[in-house]
Amino acid sequence: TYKPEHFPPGPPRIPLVGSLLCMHMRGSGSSPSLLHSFQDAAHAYGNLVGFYLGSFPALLVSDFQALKELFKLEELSARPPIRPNNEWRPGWKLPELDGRNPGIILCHGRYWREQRRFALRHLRDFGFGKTSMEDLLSEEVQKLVQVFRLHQNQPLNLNRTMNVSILNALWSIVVGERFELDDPKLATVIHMIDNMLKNGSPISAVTAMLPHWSMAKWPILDKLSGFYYGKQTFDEIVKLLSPYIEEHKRTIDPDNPRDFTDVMLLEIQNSQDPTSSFYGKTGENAIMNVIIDLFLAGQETTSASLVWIFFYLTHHPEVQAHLHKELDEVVGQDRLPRLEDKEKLPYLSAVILESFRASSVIFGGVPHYATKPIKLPGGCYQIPEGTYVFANLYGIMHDPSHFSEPEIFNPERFIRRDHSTGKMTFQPHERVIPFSVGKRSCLGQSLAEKEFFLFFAGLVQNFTFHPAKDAILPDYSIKATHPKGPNRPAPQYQITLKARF
Ligand code: HEM
Repeated sequence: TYKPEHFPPGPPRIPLVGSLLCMHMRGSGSSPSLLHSFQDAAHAYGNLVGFYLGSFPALLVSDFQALKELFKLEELSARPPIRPNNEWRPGWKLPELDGRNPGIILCHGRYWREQRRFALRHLRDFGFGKTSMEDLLSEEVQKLVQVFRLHQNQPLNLNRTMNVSILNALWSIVVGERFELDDPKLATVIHMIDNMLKNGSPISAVTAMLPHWSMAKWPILDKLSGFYYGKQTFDEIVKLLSPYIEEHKRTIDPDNPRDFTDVMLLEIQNSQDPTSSFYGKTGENAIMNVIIDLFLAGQETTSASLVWIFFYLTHHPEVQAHLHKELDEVVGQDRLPRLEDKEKLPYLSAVILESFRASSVIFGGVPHYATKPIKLPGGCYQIPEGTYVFANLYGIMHDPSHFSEPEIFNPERFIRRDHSTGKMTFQPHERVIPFSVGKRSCLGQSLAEKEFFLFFAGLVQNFTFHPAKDAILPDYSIKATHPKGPNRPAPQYQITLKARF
């Protein structure tokens, strides 16, 4: 029950178990979920909540300014040690990793900085060699429009279709291959990623409760902690990806990189600095881990966000009508929307931002980790070295003092109208932070926003979305979702769509 001096207020700490149980019991949802527990704890204890994740101190930050201040600190840019789950990863024993996780999402220190900078640059450049990423993505949108046309007026589970299409887009950017949308290999990869996110959360509450992390590998405990499932899925992913990387090595043309794998292989070939994470064996090993991270971080997040936006549209036919009018005026019906159209589509931009805000898909961010004791903003509280820090992104984006009626989906909150000319402008809001803030904010943000725009604008230009006949649309408030993992998927719903032309 001991808590360090000046630790922020929060739920009681039970030895070994920590505070999560108390938070779940207080949580307002009918089944335990971290989303509800976080909102309830913020409501009960304030913007800085100190709690215990098993035996580890943890902090929940629900204040935007405090989060901005904290996440720009070097000493809060690390990730928690995730032993033994780092053992899923190929090359986890490399001495320079010192027990940390290779890749990007869960790594820190120099290795992380180098790999992050590289991936950020190449995903932001938005093209490899002669192919623009916009063209790659638009081709995928075109295919999806064709598939949807075949399914008109039939009940459709958007979740599956969207998953497949977004994975295909990411796969072609990273590995340079396209699948037909009904290729069973695509379904297998999606199943693996889904399995990984559901069963193999690398930060396992059960592991955090064990007296020693290595016990999470013991028979029976390995299933409870998720170690078993995570390891199994990782092995399968590595087996699937290895031939692609080998094939790239055999066929690479240094003057014409085809995809992310090629640019990374070239960086590894050209690396002369033995201390670099791109050098030799370390580089060879990094490529597999980085590619896996791009899939884990970029697939489910983007497709779940798209499933949410169509869910909101199905609830709000008046928003669809407004979007159709704007798209018909600016883009017409003879071509798909392009990125350059975006600034002439203020209403569509507002709908996208409102959907990111309302859905808050990564509701608690990805935990950061304090490498030193840190005095918290306001000066009253302090967290010890080794504290896990969670950003309450849902809470910040639903703060009623900045977003009136935050539970209601209302794109008008980001629109300003000039009453004399009737002209509409899009007014973004600094507190809409689905990609988090600071040194570790989402490195795929630029790609995700462009991809999201192209998919959403292309589909909504072509179709109207309705609840499936006789189906009752679930509510979209926080009460309707009880996410089991770190992502907040939309409630299950079935729609029908009709082509507009
Ligand atoms: C709508 C889609 C997406 C959302 C809402 C989202 C959100 C986030 C959030 C909240 C974080 C944690 C930031 C933090 O620790 O403070 C994150 C990290 C990350 N995201 Fe995204 N993301 C999306 C799409 C993507 C895509 C498409 C990619 C790449 C293909 C990507 C790659 C990453 C990576 C590699 C990290 C870890 C960054 C680091 O640890 O330095 N994300 N994302």
